[in-house]
Parts: sequence; structure tokens; C-alpha cells
Amino acid sequence: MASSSLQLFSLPPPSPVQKHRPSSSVIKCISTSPSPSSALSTNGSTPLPNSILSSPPINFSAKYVPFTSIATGSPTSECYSLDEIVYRSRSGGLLDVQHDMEALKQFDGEYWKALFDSRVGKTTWPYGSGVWSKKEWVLPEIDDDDIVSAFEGNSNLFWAERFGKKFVGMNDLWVKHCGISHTGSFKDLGMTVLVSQVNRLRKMNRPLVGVGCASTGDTSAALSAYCAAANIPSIVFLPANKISMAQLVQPIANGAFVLSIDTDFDGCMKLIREVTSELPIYLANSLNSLRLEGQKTAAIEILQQFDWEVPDWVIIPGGNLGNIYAFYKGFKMCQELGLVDRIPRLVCAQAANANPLYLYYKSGWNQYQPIKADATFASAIQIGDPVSIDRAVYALKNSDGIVEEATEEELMDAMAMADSTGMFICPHTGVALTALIKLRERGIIGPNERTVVVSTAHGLKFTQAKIDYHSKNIPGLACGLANPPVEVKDDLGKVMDVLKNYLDRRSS
Ligand SMILES: Cc1ncc(COP(=O)(O)O)c(C=O)c1O
Ligand SMILES: N[C@@H](CCOP(=O)(O)O)C(=O)O
Repeated sequence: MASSSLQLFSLPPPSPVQKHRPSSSVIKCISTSPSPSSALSTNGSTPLPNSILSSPPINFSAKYVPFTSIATGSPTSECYSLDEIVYRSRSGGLLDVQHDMEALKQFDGEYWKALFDSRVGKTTWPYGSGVWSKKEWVLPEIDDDDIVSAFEGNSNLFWAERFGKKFVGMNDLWVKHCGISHTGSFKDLGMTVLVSQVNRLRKMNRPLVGVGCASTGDTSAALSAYCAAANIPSIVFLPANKISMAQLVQPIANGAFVLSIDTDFDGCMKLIREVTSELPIYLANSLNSLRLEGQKTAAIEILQQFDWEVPDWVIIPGGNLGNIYAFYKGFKMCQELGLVDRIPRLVCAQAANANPLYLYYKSGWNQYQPIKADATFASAIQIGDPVSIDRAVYALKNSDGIVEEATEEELMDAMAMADSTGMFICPHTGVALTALIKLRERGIIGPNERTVVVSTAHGLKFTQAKIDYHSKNIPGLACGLANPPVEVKDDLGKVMDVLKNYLDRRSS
């Protein structure tokens, strides 16, 4: 993964390498936007590629600010360099990465679209990654050589024609396959950013002995793979017997230090927060707002794949609730920077067995309580005390959003329906499809409204759930779409009988 000097783009990246890095723990919140004389002014029009080539460089930048200042729109003097190791604001609240929007606004929406489009499908380091093709909006100040990437992103936006027509009477239904990725889930999008930043910090001689996370399977898989690629130790806390075999073997194979702990995800999360506050281990869960900077690029990518047309709805399964906010942030940035003129309505879909956000929504946003989450086939979202609850509520309120839930039977049936149309989705995507089915039944989503369902992990991570379903081996579930194999003796007559029977049933 050598850095390339080839210029394959018609538009080169406008951001130069930042030479001076702040070192104090709380940096002064002064604007780092370029002075008008050094900035490229677009004068309301799209600059020609050549004018950008010869224009003075712009120093884009980003910093941590308390999430409350974003949510309330109130100015704050509290901010931190992204080179600081900080996950919480002074008052203990969430942080957010705030970009220098004034600097980004020096370029109009057409410029950004052309730049991002010019990078798709290229191999030039690091812009061939779907995340790093948006580097100026993600981690603008990192050196390309510090980036740890598996060229994640650029995932298939799949036209779910047959599922749409057969099951929900829709012709404009799409599935964003974020799980068709390096480690098989959308977590790669955030982890490339977080591990790249850790790589940078270690090169700056910050005393970080490793990176740690609590996980229901996918975060740990992504963390261990990216850390292994960069030769950084990774430590993962997993709830014992609550994740799939395929997920468990990922960090083991990638050489992570794996702790299988006799608790649930929320218990592991509590432990890793305590451990990372005591030891120089960097926290890799989405409590760390860096992760969401990578995850938000999936939203930008959806717009890009629709040629910058905005879908009406985007449905996302929710657990620790970072991703719903990441999508909101990606869409909102595109609106604020003039790439699109509106954002989609967001739907967050939860398993009924792990539904604290759904219950909060149903109370009219009046009563929130973390819960003890029960076992669910959507095991990666078995979370009762989501760290990003405030981010999720903000995203939903500001996108005219909705929260739905899916029972075990509903989510497994929805997964089987999707698989029967040629997909091979995970149970979490089954949760999102259940939300779609319910919103179509209630007429909230119209037949012609363009809708994107976000598929968050690869179905191959959850084969046991599918085997149990198709074997009708799940107590209490009808498994109505089960398709078990037929056992036949080694005898042509018997094989022909079975086949004829099958073909008769198909044609009747
Ligand atoms: C496969 C899968 N889908 C959905 C989610 C939910 O994402 P979030 O925790 O950001 O809400 C997770 C992780 O929590 C996941 O691993
Ligand atoms: N599903 C997640 C749960 C942790 O979420 P995170 O986004 O906060 O890391 C996992 O796969 O571990």
C-alpha cells in the first residue's frame, strides 16, 4: 500500500499536508479557515480543474466539540484537537467532530461532486477508498502515509427489484450493501478512520499501547483487521456466547487479544470504558466520534450513486446508535455544502428484544430508560444502553424520522423473503426490512417513494441463524419460508419422484 505519486484524477485533492500539529490538550478554538487571499474563491461558479491545480492550497481542519453545542446550536469555547485522546466533553457528554465549514464552503457543491466523482474506481492512494475519496470531509489533516485502509466503501447500491415488487409493491427500492466489505460489515468505514488516527498518534510518539473495544462481533472484526494491517495491538471484549462463530473467529485470526466475558454487550462496554480511562488503550467504539466520520461517507455515497438525487427514505438498523447519526451527518453535510437541497427521512429499526430507542420514540420522546436487552437473532444489535442515544434522537428529530421495531419472527421472515429474491442478508437487515414492510402497510412510505434499506453486515456471518430457520429448528417460530433440503436415497426412481412432485407444486 505504497503512497502513489500518480495523478489519476482530473481534480487533485485541494488539501495539502498539514505541517504543524497542535500539542496542547485543549486547543484554542480559533478559526483555521484560510484567509480570503490564500483561498480559492469560486465566485459562485464551479472552478475548472486546471484552476484548482494551480490554486493556492487550503488548510481544511476539524476538531472535537461537545455534541450539545451542535445539538443546541450554541457556541462553545470547549474544543480539542483530533490529536488529543479524549472521548467525552468536560461535562461528561458526547463529543462530535466539527469541520471548518467556512473553509469547505470556499468550494461550491458542484466542485465537491466533481471531485468525489473523479475519485470513484481509482487505485491512487488513498482516494480509491470510498471513505478517503471524501478525505477533506473526514480527516482533512492526516498524512496520506498514515492512513490504514483496505479500500473500504464504494459498496453496491442494489436495486431490490424483485423484493420490492413482490413483497412491498415498490419499484424504487434499493439496498445499500455496506456489509459487502473487507471484514463483512459497515464498521470498516469507521475503523479505517480511527485506526489511521491511532497510527498517526503512535508515529507522534503518543504512549498508546493498543486499541480496544467492546463488541457484538462486527466492531471487533474491523478493529482487529485494521490494527493487524498496521501492526498495532488490538484488545477486544466480547460477551461470551452472544456472537456468531464467524464473528468470533475474525479477531482471533487477526491476532487480537480476545476476552470472552461473562456478561452482555452493555457490560463489556462499561468495562472497556473503565479500562481505557485507566490504561493507554485507545477506545474504538462509536462513543469515539472519529468512527462516525468514516461511517457518514456511506450516506454521501448513496447520494453519489443516485447521481446526487436525494432518496425519500433511508432505513437503518440501530443498536449502539452511532450509525443513524453518522448517516444524518453525511446527508446534512451534503445539504449544507450545496451538493443537494434536502435530506431523506430517516427510519431507525430496532429488534423488539432490544428496543430502548423505540420505547423512547413511542413515549413521544418523553421517557427514556436503558433496558436489559434480550437475546435476538439480530445479535449485533442486542444492546440495551446505547451510548449514542442523544445523537440518534437528534438525527431522528431533524430528519422527520421514525423508529420501528421487529419481533424475532418478523425479522427472520423478512430475512428469508429477501434471501428468496437473491440477496443473502444478515438478520439486522431483516429488522430494517420489517420496518419497511410495516411502514408500507400503514401507507407511511408510498409505493413510488425512493427508499434505501441499509444492509449492515454480510449474511455469511449469520449462517447458523439461517440454518436454524430453514431447518424449522426455532422454538416458538413458524419459520414460514423455510426451505429445508430433501433427503433422498441413491435411486433414480426416488429422485425422479421427488423432482416431479416439486415441479408439479411449482407449476400449480
Ligand atoms: C450488523 C450490525 N447492524 C447494525 C448495527 C447497529 O449500528 P449502531 O450500533 O451504530 O446503531 C450494528 C452494531 O451495532 C451491527 O453490527
Ligand atoms: N454492533 C457493534 C456494537 C458496538 O457498536 P459501536 O459502533 O459502538 O462499536 C459491534 O459489532 O460490536
